Amino acid sequence: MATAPLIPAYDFVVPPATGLSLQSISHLSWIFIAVTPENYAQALEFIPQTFGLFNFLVEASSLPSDGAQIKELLNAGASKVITSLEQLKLLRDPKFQINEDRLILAIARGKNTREDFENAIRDTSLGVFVPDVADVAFVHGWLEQYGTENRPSVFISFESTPTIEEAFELMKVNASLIIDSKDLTVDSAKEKGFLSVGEIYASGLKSDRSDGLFTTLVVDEQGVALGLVYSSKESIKESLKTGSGVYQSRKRGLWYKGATSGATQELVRIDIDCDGDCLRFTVRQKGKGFCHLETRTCFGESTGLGALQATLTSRFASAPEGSYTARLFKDPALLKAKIMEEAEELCEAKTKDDVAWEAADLLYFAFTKCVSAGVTLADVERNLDAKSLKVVRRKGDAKEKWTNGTKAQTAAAPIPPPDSAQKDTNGRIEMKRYFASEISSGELDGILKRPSQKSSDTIMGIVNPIIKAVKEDGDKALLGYTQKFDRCPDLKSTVLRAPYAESLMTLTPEVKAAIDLSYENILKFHAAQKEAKPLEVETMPGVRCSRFARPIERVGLYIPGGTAVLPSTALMLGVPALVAGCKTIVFASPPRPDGSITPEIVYIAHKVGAEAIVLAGGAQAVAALAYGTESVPKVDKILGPGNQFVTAAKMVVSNDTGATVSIDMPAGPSEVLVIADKTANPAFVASDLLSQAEHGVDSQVVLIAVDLSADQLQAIDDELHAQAMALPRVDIVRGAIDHSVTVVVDSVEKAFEVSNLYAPEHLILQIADAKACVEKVQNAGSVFIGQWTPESVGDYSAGVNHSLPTYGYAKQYSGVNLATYVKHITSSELSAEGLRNLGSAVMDLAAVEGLDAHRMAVKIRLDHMTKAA
Ligand SMILES: NC(=O)c1ccc[n+]([C@@H]2O[C@H](COP(=O)([O-])OP(=O)(O)OC[C@H]3O[C@@H](n4cnc5c(N)ncnc54)[C@H](O)[C@@H]3O)[C@@H](O)[C@H]2O)c1
Ligand SMILES: N[C@H](CO)Cc1c[nH]c[nH+]1
Ligand SMILES: [Zn+2]
Repeated sequence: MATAPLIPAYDFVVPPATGLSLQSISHLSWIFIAVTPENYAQALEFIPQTFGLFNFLVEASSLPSDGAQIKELLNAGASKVITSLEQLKLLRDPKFQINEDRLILAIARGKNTREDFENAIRDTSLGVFVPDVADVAFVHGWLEQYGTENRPSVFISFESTPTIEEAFELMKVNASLIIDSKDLTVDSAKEKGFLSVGEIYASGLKSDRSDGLFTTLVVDEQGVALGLVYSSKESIKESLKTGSGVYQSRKRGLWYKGATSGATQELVRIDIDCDGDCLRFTVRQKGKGFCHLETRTCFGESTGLGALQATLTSRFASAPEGSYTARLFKDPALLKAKIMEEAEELCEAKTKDDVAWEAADLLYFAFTKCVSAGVTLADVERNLDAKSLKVVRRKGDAKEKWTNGTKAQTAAAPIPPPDSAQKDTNGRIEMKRYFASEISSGELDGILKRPSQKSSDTIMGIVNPIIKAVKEDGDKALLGYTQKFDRCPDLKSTVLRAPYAESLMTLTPEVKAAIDLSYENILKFHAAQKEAKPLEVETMPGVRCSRFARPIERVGLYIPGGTAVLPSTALMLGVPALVAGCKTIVFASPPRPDGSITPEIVYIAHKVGAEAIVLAGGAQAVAALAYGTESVPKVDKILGPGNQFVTAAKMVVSNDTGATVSIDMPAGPSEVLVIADKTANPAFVASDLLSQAEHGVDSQVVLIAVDLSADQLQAIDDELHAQAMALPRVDIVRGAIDHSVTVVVDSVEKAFEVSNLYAPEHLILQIADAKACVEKVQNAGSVFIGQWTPESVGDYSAGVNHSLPTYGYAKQYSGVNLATYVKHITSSELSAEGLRNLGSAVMDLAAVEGLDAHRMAVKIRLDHMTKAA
């Protein structure tokens, strides 16, 4: 796989505010990411999420040397991984089955000798990575022995921005230059401190033509040649800048393809050939086609699978009523039957002609399915590419139902649980399915495990220094972290104080009305939780005990704002604080990149009387609320959900006696468990599952299917996929569904047993007589009863609170409610008679404990009474 002359280094944890966008980087084919033990988990999410956009060059030399994490990175889709010499030695063990050309050796001069490196590289396809430009000469010297033909590929990383001249000089060693994406623009080479991508890219190419142009092959996403053109430094720059096909006409200069004909091209990526003298532009061709003769390619109309996809896509948009294809699109059962039928016929075909015939039929129906699900040929190919990068292959055995000699099962027959190692990843969004009757309770525990979180060591390693810095440096540290993590470099202030300007809470009438209505319902439900009067009990004559509530005076309410801004959480936390009578209410929420806070949150802060909004998120916001800063008021209790950093920080500060602050509960990634029986509407079930899956890739959803047939299970799966594909957050949903499961059980009793074991944050009952079944609920944050109660009503407007315990903590925690904002104080009041009745018991127990002052406090009074009598 040829690499590019220029590879942008990209910070996937805190994307840089300046320089190349992710989209522009994708045009260059390659991206460099540095993975460390701290960001490893995020890298494992980032790579699959953006797979297909890039080839990943992953620097992993600081990961543990046992090789396990490097293998996971390769499995996730990393094209090449940079390792230390120690890691490399281990990874060469055949048990890892890793191709040498996917590994690159990091040169660390001073740590290993030149002989070590030479021995490691000798006669292999290993590349070398030079992390320090100062070492280029050293490496160049010993690489010379390989001659130019067999020399390993060299990757040079720049700590600081090189000048264009320096970069050109290094190109002479034919290296790929790795340059921080924030130092690159597609625009001007003159801009101070910034380098132009086109300049550098083109200087890494050689032209074999006398006019200095580069021969350029233009292809579609399937690699079908559309035509041949020429590129220059200038046209490459323009193409990257505009994200479209721009070439160099030998007669007319710069040629913006389609500028006059309308047949424009969206640039997908630019690749370079093996010896660096020819380019390949992959584009999405618009309009009639590439050729001036109005055909799709300069070699005529395209054929094969690309043409089939084009035809099916246009039929899907407007198939003639009554046509066979239209019927197929409308009737999933017919399409499924045809796919099964053609697969069987292909298996039975004997002659070459028959095999070709049946395979073509199967592909036709398979693509009909793809097109109806919005899946393109490029998606399928991307999937194949991802699978080809896996180091660990599937065992390859077929499922039992296909190996016992029987024909395809009928729809009504039970479906065996899919083996997770064989899960279908062909673009379909589908939960894994298990049958409770076929697994042990130990296996069930494993299946219902929440997606793994980052190890607490990793999180604490990030969170503790943040807390310490905010505790010690106050606003300065708070501001610094917000600028860094929330990408608002120009933020000047840490707090927004009441009264809030009208201009900061301008809302549409609809949104304002929705907030007002939800506010009223939440207020009503939480006000009803108020204790009417103190509890008073006379435990024995003359001994009166009472308990009364007082609001916690100062509360800090955290409103998440990472993957989605959640004004509804501001309502859920703010309204009960108001009802409870907390004197000081402080909101905290990550600001938007321009430093502002979502107007809905400001409006809610105004409605509940919050005196300030801290413009910060994550551990730094929690620390500021716990200890206070020059501008942030210290609070007595911190409430609110958040990601792992927020939750960990809440735990840390609540354990610090120096902070004297308490917290509500561990409320992490949203989750839902739906119990559905034959009466449930598959579309409703799927919609409820998706409503929580869209929160984040770390969310999990569980379906407990009570005695559903294969058809009913299929109907839910089909709905889930179809509804998911139409969601804007489909990528997040895909991540969440990847670790979500259906468990099929025989009875409602078993369903509740599983649900109580899981202790879900939200429990939805879509079963006959749902209300009567509520008594079976032992562990859950909040229950949603019957088919007309989607979970989202609780998230926003019904009146119940949505800040709830996750991760199984519903076994011991309640969700936020009025009691979360109050503390109870008890009092005792004894009459003389009361003390006479109680005194001897107190004195006897004090004597047992050897605490004489306790005993005397009673005795002195009783003696006094005796004397006075
Ligand atoms: N259980 C509930 O009741 C409930 C209710 C609402 C939301 N939620 C959950 O709350 C969570 C909200 O998470 P979110 O991430 O969207 O928002 P968030 O506000 O909790 O986190 C964003 C903050 O995380 C910090 N951060 C991000 N990456 C970091 C890094 N690498 N190092 C240090 N700090 C970093 C930043 O400071 C950023 O401001 C979701 O999981 C959602 O499901 C739960
Ligand atoms: N379902 C989340 C609680 O787990 C809360 C929420 C806010 N907005 C939408 N949903
Ligand atoms: Zn929600």
